[in-house]
Amino acid sequence: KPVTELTKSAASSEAASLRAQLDEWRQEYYVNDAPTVEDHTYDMVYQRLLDLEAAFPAIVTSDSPTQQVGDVTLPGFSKVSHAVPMLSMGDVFSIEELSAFEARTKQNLGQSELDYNVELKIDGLAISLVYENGIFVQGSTRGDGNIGEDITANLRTIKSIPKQLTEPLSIEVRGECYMPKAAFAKLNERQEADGKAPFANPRNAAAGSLRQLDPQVTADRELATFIYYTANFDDLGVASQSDALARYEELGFTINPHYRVCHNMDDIAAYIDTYTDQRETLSYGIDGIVVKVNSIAQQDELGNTVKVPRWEIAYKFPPDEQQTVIQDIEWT
Ligand SMILES: NC(=O)c1c(N)nc(OC2CCCC2)nc1O[C@@H]1CCC[C@@H]1O
Repeated sequence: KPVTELTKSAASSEAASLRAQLDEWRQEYYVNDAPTVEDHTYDMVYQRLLDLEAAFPAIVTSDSPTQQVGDVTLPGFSKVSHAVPMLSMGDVFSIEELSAFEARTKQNLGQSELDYNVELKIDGLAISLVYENGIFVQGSTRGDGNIGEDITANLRTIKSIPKQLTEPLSIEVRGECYMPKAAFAKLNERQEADGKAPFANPRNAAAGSLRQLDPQVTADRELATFIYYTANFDDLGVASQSDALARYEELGFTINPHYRVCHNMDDIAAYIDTYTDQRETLSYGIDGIVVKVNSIAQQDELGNTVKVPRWEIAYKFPPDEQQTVIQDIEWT
C-alpha cells in the first residue's frame, strides 16, 4: 500500500519487520558472505523502509539500517580519496556467531588452527593519517570508505598524533579518534553552562569536534587516538597484526595496550568475558571486541568483500544498559 494510505502504527509495524528482514540479509551478506537474495531485492526493501521512515519520522530507530550508512562528507571540507578503501566490519552478537566466523575462516584457509589478534573496539571516529618521510602531511575521516573529509588542521591539534615519526617512513596509518569519558563529562557540563545542547555520547562528541572547520574547537576538546592499521604493511616489516601494533608504538603512535594473541575460541571467549566486566572501568568507550586473523599473509589470502574484510569480525556488546539506569531515574 502507498505509505500515504497507512496509519502510523501500520507503518511502524511494517518498518519493524522490514528492519528485521534487512538485518538478516546484511548478516548473510557481510558476515556469512553468503547472500540469499539479489542486491536489487535488498535495495527495494531498503527503499520501502526509507519511504516509511520519510513519511513517519517518529518511527525511525537508531539501529535502523537506514541510520548505519557510512558518513557522507560535509560541505566546506576538501575531499580526500582513500587509495586503499577504509573498510568497516561485519558484526556478530554472540559467541555462537563468532564460532561460525572462526569455522568459516579456518575452512577458507584450509587450516585447523589459527592465531587471532583480539582488540578492544574503541567507540570513536575512524581516521586516516598520511606521513611522507616521517612527517605528518594529511589527515582525514573515513567518510563513506572511499572519500573522506580533509581534517589535517584539526588533527594537528591532537597531542597523541605525532608530527614527526621516529623513522623517516612514508606510510598511511589508520585508527580511532575518541573522546575520553572524563573529557566528555567536562564538555557536557560546559555545554549546559553555555546553554547549548549536550552531546549524546563520546562518539558523537568526538565526531562533532573533528568534523567542523575551526581547529581551535578541536584543540579545546581533549581528543585522543589509538592506531591499529596501515594500508601498506610492506613498509613496516612485520608479519602479524600484533607485531604491527608494537611497530606503530615504536614509530611514535599511541596504541591500545589491551590486545591479546589468542589461539582458539576459548581464549577469545575469556578475553571477551574479561573486558565485558572491565568495560565500565576503562577511561574511554568501547562498543565491542575486534577479532582479527593475526597473520598478515593469511589476511591477504582471505581478502575483503565489497564492504568488509573476511579476516576480521566485531563482536558487539548488547546495547548499553544506560537506558535502564535512565528509566530507573524517571521511575523514582
Ligand atoms: N574501532 C576499533 O577499535 C577498530 C579496531 N580495533 N580495528 C579495526 O580494524 C580495521 C582494519 C581494517 C578494517 C577495520 N577497526 C576498528 O574500527 C573500525 C574502523 C571503521 C569502522 C570500525 O569502527
